Amino acid sequence: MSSTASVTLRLLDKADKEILKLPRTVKGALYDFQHKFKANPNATGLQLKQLKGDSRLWSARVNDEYRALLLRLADNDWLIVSVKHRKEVYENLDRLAYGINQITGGIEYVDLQVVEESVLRRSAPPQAVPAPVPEARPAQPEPLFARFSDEQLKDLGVAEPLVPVVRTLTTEDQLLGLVEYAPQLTGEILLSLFDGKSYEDVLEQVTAPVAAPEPVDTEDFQAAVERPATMVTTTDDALRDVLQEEDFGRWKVFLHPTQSRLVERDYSGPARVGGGPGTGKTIVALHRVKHLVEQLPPGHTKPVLLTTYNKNLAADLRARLLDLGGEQLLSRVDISHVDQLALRVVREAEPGNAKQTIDDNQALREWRAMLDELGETSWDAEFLHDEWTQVILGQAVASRADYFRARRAGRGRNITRQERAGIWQLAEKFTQRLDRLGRQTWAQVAERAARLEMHREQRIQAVERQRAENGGLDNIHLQDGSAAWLRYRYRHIVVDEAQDLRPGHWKLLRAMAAHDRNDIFLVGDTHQRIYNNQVTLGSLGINIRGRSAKLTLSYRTTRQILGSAFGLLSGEPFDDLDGSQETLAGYRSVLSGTRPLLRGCADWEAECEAVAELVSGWRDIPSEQIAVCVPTNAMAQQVAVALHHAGVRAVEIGPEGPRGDEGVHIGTMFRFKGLEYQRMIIAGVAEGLVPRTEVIRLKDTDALRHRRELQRARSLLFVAATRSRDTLAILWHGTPSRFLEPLLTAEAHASS
Ligand SMILES: Nc1ncnc2c1ncn2[C@@H]1O[C@H](COP(=O)(O)OP(=O)(O)OP(=O)(O)O)[C@@H](O)[C@H]1O
Repeated sequence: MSSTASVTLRLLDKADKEILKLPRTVKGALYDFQHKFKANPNATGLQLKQLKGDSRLWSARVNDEYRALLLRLADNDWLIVSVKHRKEVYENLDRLAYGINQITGGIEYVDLQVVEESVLRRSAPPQAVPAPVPEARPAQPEPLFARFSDEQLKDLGVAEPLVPVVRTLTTEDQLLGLVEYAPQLTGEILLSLFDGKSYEDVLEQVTAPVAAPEPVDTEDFQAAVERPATMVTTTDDALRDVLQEEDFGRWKVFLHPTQSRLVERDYSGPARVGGGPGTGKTIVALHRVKHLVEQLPPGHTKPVLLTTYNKNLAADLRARLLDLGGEQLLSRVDISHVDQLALRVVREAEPGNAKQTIDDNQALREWRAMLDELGETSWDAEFLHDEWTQVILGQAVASRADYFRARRAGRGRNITRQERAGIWQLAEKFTQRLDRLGRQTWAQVAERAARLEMHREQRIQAVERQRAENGGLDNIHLQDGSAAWLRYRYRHIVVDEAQDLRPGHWKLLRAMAAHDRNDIFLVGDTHQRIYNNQVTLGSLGINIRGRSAKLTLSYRTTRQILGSAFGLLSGEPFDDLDGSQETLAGYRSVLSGTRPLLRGCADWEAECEAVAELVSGWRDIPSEQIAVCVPTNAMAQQVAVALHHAGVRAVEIGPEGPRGDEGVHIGTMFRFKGLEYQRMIIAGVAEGLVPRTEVIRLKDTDALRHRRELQRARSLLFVAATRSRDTLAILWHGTPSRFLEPLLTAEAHASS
């Protein structure tokens, strides 16, 4: 082994957890160790030696007390699998099991002794057993996985050395003990089986997405380390992060095999990643941006666009991308929320446009004022605003005649030709009114920007055609000289929270990048759609057919919270952004906690007191890790007062994020999109509030709109319920929301 050849040193997933628990001085020593090791593994101070009887496992000295255990993958390629006290390294070597998983082809390592101790720690202490009655056999608890054969477990991908331990498990606690130290996939499989999934479902939903596409050679460690199924740090920087930062952000370093496949894939066109809340869609979007930037030729431009629904989310993306790749990565990426992007395009084309842009609530107020002035009562403001935004603006309907022909799919009640004429007239009046007031809506901006950008694209394409006809030469006579300098604005576009973008946004984005490989990558979850922007991407020129995938493992919420959130959706159908259906099949978590608390109160005042009491009992965590979510702004203020009386600091979340640094976050459900808390209370989950009375009333007047608005209210509650990491409490007064019915039934069932 030459000391000058470059040495690769990596860290295996889960070894980081062990390292985080080490005393600070040992972590420091490990940091020095990795430098020395990479400079020369054979330096005498490192005492590198092969463990007896084993060809690949080696130990090296970190400091007087601690040793690193390393797998030698190739001559100069080493993988840290564990860091242990020296006394624990050399005895009973059979317990150190490593190998290549025969299903995924990923490298796995387990210390069987650590796993067994963790399982035993969670066993109930022995009970004082009465003297056995002769002949009667003591009742043996049924092993948890008795209904599955060893072969089945291995076929699913359970790490082979762990199968005998799996056989001994009889309680959920023991299972959780094993999951803590088992390889990731083993934990996912066992918990899915334990939660009641069939062998076939686990095979399809958990195993198949991470199975190696080719036959696995279980001796070829170099091939194995390159597979996504081997979760390792890949760069020196990542290893340094793990060693230096207390809370190093595993998301930056250890991607799930399903995540890394999506990040690195070469797509022949637009691609979409779906998946339930907390499955790491945003994380995948961020890593995808980094991956795309790494493939770019050197330069100083920003050919990658990262965009999302609103300003807060865009600010959050910027902070996380900086964390992931530093200023160098940021310097190649334009991060902008999609409305800002649209406004930029409009302002660029119309520098004199000084209109004030208003949101949907302001627009609704304007509609109401206009209808009042006109004494018009045939239509309500919400209906007209939706019709104008979605049908007239959404389909770029330019004339009354076009509107007579326009498709109104998904818009609810049928309207006659005469009614269309009336609506058209009102829409025209409304547009003129906004013009007069010097205002425009965001939907108008998006449509205008889309049209401008599509026009720009046509000019670019015309130049490209001419260039092609001219044999690729540039010195051509162009009809429009300025167009020769036009380029597509971006080479790659990455979109987060895709479910909430409007048709105008999609047309705008489509026109901003050439139809090419890896042009558009979007992530989103239609179960979390909280604005009324349903689209079919194919009809907007974004063809994702055959390039659509799904993430299913939640990294955020516990199995218990996830189960309740599932209950809230109660089998309702959701779309996949492209005219077909999307399900949450396979959505799961390996985190465990307590069951969500469901509590009815006598009235709103009692509910506020209950909120204050719960929050007061949570002084063990920083208050910013706690949130209270309610249906209306007025309720948010009342909760703030109740918390204040209880001596708890609180801040309300406004459109720009939390107003202030310290305190429990309080806000309406809309504000919680994309956020994450340790503990969360959702209060006011009662009929009439969730869903609102106005929505319930629509049942008799407009059945389709009623259904759509119900879906939206349900999604809003679903988003709120899935923001919490460990603890969730749902409160109400009066009649509990209809959406809680499945949860209340399950609870009654569990306690009977
Ligand atoms: N591979 C990973 N390793 C560790 N943590 C991860 C990983 N992937 C995601 N996470 C964490 O899981 C949480 C949820 O991730 P993220 O916000 O990307 O999910 P999401 O699918 O976009 O959620 P939502 O749809 O609810 O907005 C974050 O705290 C993130 O850091």
